[in-house]
Amino acid sequence: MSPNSVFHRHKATVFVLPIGGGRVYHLRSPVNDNGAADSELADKILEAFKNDSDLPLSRRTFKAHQISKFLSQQFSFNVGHEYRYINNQNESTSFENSPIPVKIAFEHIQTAVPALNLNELLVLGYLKGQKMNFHTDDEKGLGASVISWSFGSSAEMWFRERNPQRKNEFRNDVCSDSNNDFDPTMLVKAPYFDAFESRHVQPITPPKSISDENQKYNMMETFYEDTDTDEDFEAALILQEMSKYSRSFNSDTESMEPSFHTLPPLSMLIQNVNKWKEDEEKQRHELERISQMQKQHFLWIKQEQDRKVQTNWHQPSPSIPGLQMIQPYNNDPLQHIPPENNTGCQASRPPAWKVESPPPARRGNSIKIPGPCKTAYTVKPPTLTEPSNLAPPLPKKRKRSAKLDSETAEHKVIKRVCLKILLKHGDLLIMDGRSVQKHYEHSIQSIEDVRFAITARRIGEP
Ligand SMILES: O=C(O)CCC(=O)C(=O)O
Repeated sequence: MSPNSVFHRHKATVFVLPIGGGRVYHLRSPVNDNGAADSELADKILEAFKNDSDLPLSRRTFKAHQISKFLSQQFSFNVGHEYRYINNQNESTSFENSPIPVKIAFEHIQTAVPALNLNELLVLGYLKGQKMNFHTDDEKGLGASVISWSFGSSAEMWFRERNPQRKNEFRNDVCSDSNNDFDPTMLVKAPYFDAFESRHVQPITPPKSISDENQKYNMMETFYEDTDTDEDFEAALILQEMSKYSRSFNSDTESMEPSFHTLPPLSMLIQNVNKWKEDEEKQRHELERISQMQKQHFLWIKQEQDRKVQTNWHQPSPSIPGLQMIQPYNNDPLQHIPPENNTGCQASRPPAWKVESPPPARRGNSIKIPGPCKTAYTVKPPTLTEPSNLAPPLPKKRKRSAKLDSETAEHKVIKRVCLKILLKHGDLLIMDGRSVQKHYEHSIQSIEDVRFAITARRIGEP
């Protein structure tokens, strides 16, 4: 790295990850004598990002969510080689046509690590609190190193093991981690670094004294914000709903307009932040209201489920308004079952119900109730007290797998959480080694205000 590089005065910490030996380099932006960031170029790029209204930063649909059109929280656009993360949009700007701040940033990253032959940039924008969930950059043909340069708000970056169930499988798999073209050890040991630290990452473990279940769970929540628990799934659904209700800013009429797939580019949001916040606030209230209604609805299903299991089908007495029996069991439907097949479970078999007015057309409007004889029957809920044409239905909740339930919170925490890094304006992060992607996944969240990042990769043959 040339001493003229903007990174040459950065302090560096290298984290050696326990599995696979991959490394994460954190090159911190220099600070001046007053402790303030001394990052002239990063400041300029940040300003340019904030003010450039032509930046095509917008929320994209994930490849994996083509049907639901689930939008990513963060804003992005791609430059150079296509990248799977957003290549379903068939969008990638050429380097020649990329916005000036992006060109400048790329030039500097290239100069710092020319051997990497980077050919792809993902430019990202995050509003306060927005995050990229746990994922790996496991693009086919991805080079050994991924670089990310941060601008604006600080962000927390987390690394955790990819799959605890397959941990042992990976243990003996010592993958070749070295990138022949790039020796990051040289990079961080280079004399222009003010300081160099190296750490072997230890998994974060909860204190041994935790006995209280709730405390354990709180802890798990903190570490596992993105796991597939029901709560997280619900949060994801709410976000999905929000995407549907979000509006985009129409620059011709200067007003926010409802939109489903597109959201305003980040630059417009920044410039019209008050209007947007007001609008989001209204949407949030609306969503809360919808969510309350849906909770009532689920509660009803649950109550009905409990009631059915307890009710003797011989004396059905619908206590829920709106329900009536459609098949009164004047005759015991099981009476013709040969005695050897009649296990005696019929006493708890419920009758079928129907709703006075048809339920709204929504997914999940019926529920299978397992009876004591492992028979499942369908119970329909009543119509919602308020017609919910405002919100599309929530899909059925995903079930927590039995496997996960059987693990203790402690077990999970110890196994999966590994490393947390605070990235500040001007910092550079390098994930070096394919094993970083193979064994770990990472997540990032902007914690203060608007944050931009430029991530750079080599995709395809060098
Ligand atoms: O925002 C960042 O700094 C990192 C983004 C990231 O994780 C990625 O592009 O894979």
